[in-house]
Amino acid sequence: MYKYNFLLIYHREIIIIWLEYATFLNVVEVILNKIKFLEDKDREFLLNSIRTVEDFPKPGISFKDITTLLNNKDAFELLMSHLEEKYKSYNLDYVAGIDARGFIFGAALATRLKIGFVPVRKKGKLPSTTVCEKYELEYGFDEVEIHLDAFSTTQNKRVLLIDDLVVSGGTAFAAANLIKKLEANLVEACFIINFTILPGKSKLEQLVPVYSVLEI
Ligand SMILES: O=P(O)(O)OC[C@H]1O[C@H](OP(=O)(O)OP(=O)(O)O)[C@H](O)[C@@H]1O
Ligand SMILES: Nc1ncnc2[nH]cnc12
Repeated sequence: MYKYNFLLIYHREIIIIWLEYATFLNVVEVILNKIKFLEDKDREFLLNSIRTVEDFPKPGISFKDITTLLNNKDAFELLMSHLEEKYKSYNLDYVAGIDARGFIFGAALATRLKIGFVPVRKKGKLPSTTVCEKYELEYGFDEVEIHLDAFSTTQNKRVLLIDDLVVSGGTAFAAANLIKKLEANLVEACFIINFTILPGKSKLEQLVPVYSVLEI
């Protein structure tokens, strides 16, 4: 009986400490969930941080300019924390980013996940032996290539492909084919923006699971 006397004396303090601890745990849980699953207002915030420039680079093109997201530190941090939370359990070996805007998000994510980054470059930029794939753009044609030894010598390395946006899906389709040619395990393709007006995402889904943060 004597040894439980402190419970009687300090019961108010104990209840207060317990309530504060429960509130703290609740706050931590809310923060973690917020990072993992973007709320509508976060998506809205990210969408609003991207500038639209009409008729660039050609008349009729509604250009989504992600530089305004990048120079907004809160938007960039929100996006990268979300991607880190999502992909940290995927057990990835590499993030492969598509030239040029995919390099920004891909390299930032790779360092957060503490894994390697592989550039999928436009033709003629990589110095060592490459494999190459041609594709059609929303406005023209291009070719991408990747170093033959990009994913080290062992097969089945777990790779995430990333780019800023998927429109026709041509660029990402070519990049995905390159990664598969190198016998790596392409786990998912990730885009910051999916243009829902074109079937690029669903075309790509025939090849690999696709995740897009924002739908336009
Ligand atoms: O789904 P798609 O129709 O293939 O289009 C999407 C691609 O187009 C853009 O790159 P772009 O070729 O304009 O090159 P850049 O990043 O060097 O500007 C964008 O960054 C994607 O890579
Ligand atoms: N509409 C668009 N905005 C930004 N980048 C693009 N690449 C291809 N189409 C694009």
